[in-house]
Amino acid sequence: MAQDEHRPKRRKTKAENDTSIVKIGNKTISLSAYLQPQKKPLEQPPADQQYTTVETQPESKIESEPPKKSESDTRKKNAPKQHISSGDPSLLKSRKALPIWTHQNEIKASLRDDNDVLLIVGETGSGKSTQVPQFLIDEPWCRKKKVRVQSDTVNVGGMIAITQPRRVAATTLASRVSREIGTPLGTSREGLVGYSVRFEHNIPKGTKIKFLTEGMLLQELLRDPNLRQYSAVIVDEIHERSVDVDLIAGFLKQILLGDKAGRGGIPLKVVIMSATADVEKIQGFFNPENLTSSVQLLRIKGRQYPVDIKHTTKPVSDIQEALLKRIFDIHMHEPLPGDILAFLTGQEEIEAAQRLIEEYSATLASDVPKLLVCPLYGQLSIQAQQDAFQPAKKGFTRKVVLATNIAETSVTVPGVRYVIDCGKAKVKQFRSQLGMESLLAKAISKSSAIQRTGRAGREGPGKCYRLYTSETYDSLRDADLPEILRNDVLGAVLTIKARGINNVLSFPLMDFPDLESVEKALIQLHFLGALADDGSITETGKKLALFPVSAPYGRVLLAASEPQYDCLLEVIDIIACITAGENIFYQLQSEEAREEVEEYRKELYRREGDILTYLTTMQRYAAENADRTGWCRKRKVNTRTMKQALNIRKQLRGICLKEKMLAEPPPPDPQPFVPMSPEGAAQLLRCFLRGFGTRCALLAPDSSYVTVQGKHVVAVHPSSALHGRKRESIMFLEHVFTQRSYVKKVSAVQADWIVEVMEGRG
Ligand SMILES: Nc1ncnc2c1ncn2[C@@H]1O[C@H](COP(=O)(O)OP(=O)(O)OP(=O)(O)O)[C@@H](O)[C@H]1O
Repeated sequence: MAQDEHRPKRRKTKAENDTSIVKIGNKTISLSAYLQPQKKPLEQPPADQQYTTVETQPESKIESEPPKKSESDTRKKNAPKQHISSGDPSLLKSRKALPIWTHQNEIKASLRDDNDVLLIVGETGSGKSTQVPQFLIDEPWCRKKKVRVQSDTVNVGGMIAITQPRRVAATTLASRVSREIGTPLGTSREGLVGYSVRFEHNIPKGTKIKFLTEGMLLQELLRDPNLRQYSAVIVDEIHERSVDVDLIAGFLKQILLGDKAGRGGIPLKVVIMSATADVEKIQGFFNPENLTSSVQLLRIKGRQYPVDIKHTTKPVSDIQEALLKRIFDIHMHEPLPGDILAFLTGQEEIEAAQRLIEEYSATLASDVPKLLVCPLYGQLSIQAQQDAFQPAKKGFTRKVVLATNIAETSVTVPGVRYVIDCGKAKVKQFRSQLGMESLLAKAISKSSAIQRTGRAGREGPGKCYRLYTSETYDSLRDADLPEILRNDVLGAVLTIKARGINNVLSFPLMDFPDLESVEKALIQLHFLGALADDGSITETGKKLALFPVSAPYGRVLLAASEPQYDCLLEVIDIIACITAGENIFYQLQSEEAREEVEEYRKELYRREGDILTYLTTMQRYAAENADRTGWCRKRKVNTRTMKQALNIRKQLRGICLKEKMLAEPPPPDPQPFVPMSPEGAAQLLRCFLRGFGTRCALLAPDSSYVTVQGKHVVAVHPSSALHGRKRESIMFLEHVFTQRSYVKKVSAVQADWIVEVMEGRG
């Protein structure tokens, strides 16, 4: 009984539902307005007194420079010819309704002749990401051509690359556009549309439009500095200003201003797109003489469907409570279909909200639709992320997607009519003096708020509930600080150096990071052996830049293939587990659950810490022949992460074979599990020090850990196998500041190993 009071498990009767105060977890919420059983629960709601409507449908009209025309003129003149015969007819109708549709001739004209750069600023949902590549693929300049480059005959062009800040956007857009164009992905080996994201590529034969993450295009740029396979590169969502997109802009500028000899004289067309771009900055950047007229600008107004934006009238003190109220208010009053997309700050907040929503929705009356909660954050595996994009399998169900800002730009979550924006996001900030990242929730920018709003109104009229006042919105800064000014620039400096640019300061960047961060990156790269004493890139550095993992992990892979360490397969297993997405171990909420699972997990834990624990888990998992899912369930190991880890393992093994770091293909699974000896474990940890020697801490007399570099006090994160244990010295793979300065993925090492590696004797 006592348990029932706090944690309602059974479905309540209608009479019980009459209560206006409910307890969800430790929250007490009044739902009096909508908890009464309703005769027609899904009728239109009464006007909500707490919110004010500030925006309705923006009309569809064009503002282009030059020259400006009236909407009707433009529509008539630009009305496209029926040239897409192969596209899916059922989707053609909705494509034609997009505001960008009537501008396709104008977009094409902007890139003909000597015009190579076009900037498109169009509202969210106007059709930029899905339509622009389709408009351009039939252009004469987009054909593949055979040309002479020095004494060789090479192919140049034929494809369009379109970059996305996040893999979820790249994969979902590729899937959508492939259906629109009539060659759906996954149905044939041939097709016009493909995608490439880290550790996952789907490029059918004949691909002409390739969606790819910014990181993937950078990798391609290192292999082919002239981007010969492309006729055009479309840089989408430039306003996000990730480090990678800033680098891409720099490389594209070099190609545009170069002599094109590497492309046999054929120009590369560049299209920059966003709903909220800093137009002057981009025009100024791509135009060396600051003659802004040479970068064509096209503004597209209007989105397909209207979105009502509603702010709270008073500041909200408890975001979680306000979020739950809003979700259940929508659920009880708004008709189906109409899914909800809520933006929260991070994984923890999403998991907490999911628990509360599921707990409470289980108590709803049977005539109220079911609620299906789908989390969506970066650490989830690709497969788990895709679930949020699938319609609910059962009927009479409303989907609630709880997302971080990974769903903020470019994506369309089918079915969503309502967006709830908490107004905050966790922002990564690198403190170069401390060599540490912080991840704290901060107020978003206006640009982010506009993007979040844009996720509604994509398939029908929508509503966006902002859990903050309009005054708060007015006080938000216009855009976020570019990532290059607040993040670790190690990868960026390595990429620039690997591209053969020795003087990093001469590389064209829209914003230049502070010199201290660059210096720190140079020192770190020197420690990794990526830079010689004179600062030039080494062979090791070139290899590190091409690995699909960060430079320290790449360095560990290279070291592991040296005879001195000889542990490459083990290192691949560990890196695969770490980069697969979510933590392989589920965090257990109750003491009871912990006790039950610890019994099974005992065989996985190693006293040396997390690295060896990852290895044991991967090896035991791969050795399991009968029922891997059941094996994971018992140990509360995340099956999806393990599956993804196996996929990454396969790819890393392939790369190492290609690079001749592995002499022969490893034996197939399942192999019998053989625990690593303590001597083998010591060698493995010393190998990791080659990448992470600068991330170590010593046990101080007062039992705290103090970092070797910088002398900062750090605590071992509760998720680590070494939490609460004392070791002489530790190596950590991550250092984050959340509530306090935490180190994660921790292993016990010996102090003299650290000295060895720092002195270059390791
Ligand atoms: N995966 C999808 N499923 C269903 N509809 C989609 C999908 N992707 C796009 N659409 C439809 O195409 C429209 C245009 O989307 P598109 O991504 O091209 O717009 P956009 O201008 O690039 O928007 P944003 O700036 O928000 O990325 C959407 O509003 C939606 O109606």
